[in-house]
Amino acid sequence: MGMPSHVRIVEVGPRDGLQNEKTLVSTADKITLIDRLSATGLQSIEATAFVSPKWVPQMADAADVFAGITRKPGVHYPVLVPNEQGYERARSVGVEEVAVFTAASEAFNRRNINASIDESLARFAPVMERARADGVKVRGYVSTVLGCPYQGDVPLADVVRVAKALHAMGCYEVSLGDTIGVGTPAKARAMLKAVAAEVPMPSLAIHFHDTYGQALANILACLEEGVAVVDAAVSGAGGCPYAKGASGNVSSEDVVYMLHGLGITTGVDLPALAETGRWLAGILGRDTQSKVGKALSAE
Ligand SMILES: CC(=O)SCCNC(=O)CCNC(=O)[C@H](O)C(C)(C)COP(=O)(O)OP(=O)(O)OC[C@H]1O[C@@H](n2cnc3c(N)ncnc32)[C@H](O)[C@@H]1OP(=O)(O)O
Ligand SMILES: CC(=O)CC(=O)O
Repeated sequence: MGMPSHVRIVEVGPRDGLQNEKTLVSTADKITLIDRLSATGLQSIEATAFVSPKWVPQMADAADVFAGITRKPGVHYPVLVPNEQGYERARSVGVEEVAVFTAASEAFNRRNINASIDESLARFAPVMERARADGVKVRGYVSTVLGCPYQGDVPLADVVRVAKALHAMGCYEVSLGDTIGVGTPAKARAMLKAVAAEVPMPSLAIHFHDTYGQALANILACLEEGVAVVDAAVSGAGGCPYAKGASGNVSSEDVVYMLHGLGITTGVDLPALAETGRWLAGILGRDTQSKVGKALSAE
């Protein structure tokens, strides 16, 4: 499989970006962020997380955020749900796409969602069933695919097993997350190839954090294997509250710049995205973490 000609960016900034920012962003600013992102041509924007507010206070206003955004026709707004309670909260405000999340590492999963891998999959079963009945699309995440902050190395077989299980349960897409950004290109490629031997490539997405500055290189290696969906966060915001030291996601601006430079279309208006990233950085009280965002502002 060669490089794709078009890549769908799944913009995770409003969720993965903001869930671990120390600055508490107001509900109104979150709504503005999502509406600005939908104006850039992005097709998928992960809006928020219906998780326990005790575990992640930054996402406590999930219902108000979702109810407040202006949903643009043709744009998908998935939200994280860890269990049936999250699913119900999400549906009560009209959510039409959810994402379930688990990990390839037992130790990480216990700290992140207070469950073993198999317990988490069992929790998802009723969510999947209700989603099927309601016509709700479900995305799935596997975290710690290239390393775990508690366990260290994560065997490839564990990544493949969990990705396969999510796909078999009915997730239309499985996103492979390097939660702590420790991966390097050859490892990222080998991981993707191992999963793609069991789950069709068109059903896979990649999700890299940039902790060690490897994210773009890892993405390029995976594009060469044919992956065509890339998660990224505007302004490079965020991290994971249960993965100490994890820095933000790769920034959407940097990914879009690289893709366009490779002749791969995204449908995203890069200057508008970069402007939104700088606006968000202002809200967070710091500089944008996107190199492209900075460079474009200097032009
Ligand atoms: C790699 C990544 O970035 S992943 C995303 C970042 N990480 C996260 O978002 C972590 C999310 N984790 C969680 O929300 C939690 O670990 C849970 C809900 C999955 C499990 O937590 P537990 O404490 O075991 O849940 P449990 O089912 O026992 O319920 C405990 C309390 O949480 C509440 N709760 C459970 N699920 C939810 C939910 N989806 N939304 C709101 N409240 C909830 C319950 O009502 C209960 O409240 P009470 O104490 O007032 O009675
Ligand atoms: C759910 C996620 O946000 C994925 C990850 O970073 O591991």
